Amino acid sequence: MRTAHSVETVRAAERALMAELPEGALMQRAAAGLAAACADLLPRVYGARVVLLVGSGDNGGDALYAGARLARRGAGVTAVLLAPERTHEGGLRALRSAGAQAVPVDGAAPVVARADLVMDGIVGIGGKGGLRPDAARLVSLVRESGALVVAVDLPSGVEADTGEVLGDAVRADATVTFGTYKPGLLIDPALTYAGAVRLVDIGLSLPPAPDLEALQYADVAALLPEPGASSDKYRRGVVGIAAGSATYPGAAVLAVAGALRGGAGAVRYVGPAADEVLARFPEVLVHAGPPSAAGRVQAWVVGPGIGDDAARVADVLAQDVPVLVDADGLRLADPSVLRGRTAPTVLTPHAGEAAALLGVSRESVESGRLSAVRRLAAEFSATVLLKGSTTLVAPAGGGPVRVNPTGSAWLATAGSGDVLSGLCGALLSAGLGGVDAASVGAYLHGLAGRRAASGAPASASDVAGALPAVWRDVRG
Ligand SMILES: NC(=O)C1=CN([C@@H]2O[C@H](COP(=O)(O)OP(=O)(O)OC[C@H]3O[C@@H](n4cnc5c(N)ncnc54)[C@H](OP(=O)(O)O)[C@@H]3O)[C@@H](O)[C@H]2O)[C@@H](O)CC1
Ligand SMILES: [K+]
Repeated sequence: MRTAHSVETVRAAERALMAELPEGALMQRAAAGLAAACADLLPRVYGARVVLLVGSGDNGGDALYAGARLARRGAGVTAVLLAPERTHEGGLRALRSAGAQAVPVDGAAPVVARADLVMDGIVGIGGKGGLRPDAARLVSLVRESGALVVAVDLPSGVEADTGEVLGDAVRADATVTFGTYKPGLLIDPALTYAGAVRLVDIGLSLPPAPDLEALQYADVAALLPEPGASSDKYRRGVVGIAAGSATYPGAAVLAVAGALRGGAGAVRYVGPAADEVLARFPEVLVHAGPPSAAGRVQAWVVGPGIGDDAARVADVLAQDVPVLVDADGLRLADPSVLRGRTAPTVLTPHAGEAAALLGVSRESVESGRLSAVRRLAAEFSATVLLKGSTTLVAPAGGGPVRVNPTGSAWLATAGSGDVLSGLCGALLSAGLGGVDAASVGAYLHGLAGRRAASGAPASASDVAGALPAVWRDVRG
């Protein structure tokens, strides 16, 4: 599991550790890791032209000490000081005694233009609001230069705790972060500014529950349901799909396609697209009448392509088994019924649907995805999967939010969400909890999207078709 902690948590851990260590020791650990990462990125350190962008805080201090280390290895290092009177004193002394020079911000243009590598030490976790004008001007100089950009702790201009980007921010090729990931390094839009992230261990002891976590291959493999020798179809889980309409039969077919690849023992379908479903998947059990009369089901998926059939949604929500609500179902579900359910509920909105549920603009959801997903989970007492290029999953009762690391732009294709809802529903029916079902589903779905596309457009059917291979890869 990859984990991220909030600024407040990092600060507390730093204070505790600093109390035990000699003055400056923590910054030396950070600077050593930073210098080593820069050295790895440069073809050679000796003779390389390195420019440090140095703000007035300790983030600038890290850059100065790391720059001093590179200067001692023969790099030509120049520090651009944003606030010469408030620059980290020890860092500046170390830089000068290593033979490097410092210039004020007015002198930045020619040195940045010739740089091989720019180290961004403008601000780290102490940054507040968008970058100030001087810093923003430096960022545009960096953008125009062809230099490699390494962000110190996080790219300046991104919000560490939320992943928001308020105005200009540094676009880094790599970010060297200290102690733990910061939430912004795992969430878009900030994530897209960070480049490849390298974590430097500085010895912090952090609380076991992070603010954010990302499943890795091995975590997913451990969570995948596996049939035992005594499993019959009921023990493996029966998933019910209440989806599709005369206008949108395809949504039903795609949700069923996802469900069949999700490890359930059987899939029941209820709705007007039974002929289309059976024509594609003869193994599905189809039922006329309301979902509640369909027989034993361990988890339901309701909503994809369901049109205005509020009665089908209400019937599903009244059943005391896990229910995943997607698409039209999110619009049709009665919020008080959602809140009153005792069995797990999973909601899977995209940003527009999330905005409608919260009564805010789509833009505010897009720019503050982490707070939006947490608010939805709290307001509807449900696990919420917020779709996007980094899909987020928030637990109903608060706690770490899971961020999906396998997203792919290829998944932004019609019907791909229907496949995801069926897949997550099947995982719920196989006994996974809401957060595990949603995050494992998103992980597999992302990998399947990449595999199906592998560089060319893929359809939602292709994504569903790639799921078995992805499942085998993860398990293998
Ligand atoms: N603590 C530790 O043990 C360790 C900490 N470490 C390092 O310290 C970093 C945190 O350092 P920090 O707390 O000094 O804050 P930092 O990120 O440098 O920024 C504050 C300065 O920036 C300024 N500023 C603020 N907003 C701004 C904006 N929008 N645009 C422009 N400027 C802005 C603000 O100015 P002011 O508001 O005071 O005028 C203030 O002077 C952390 O990320 C890690 O790199 C590592 O060495 C490991 C050990
Ligand atoms: K920075």
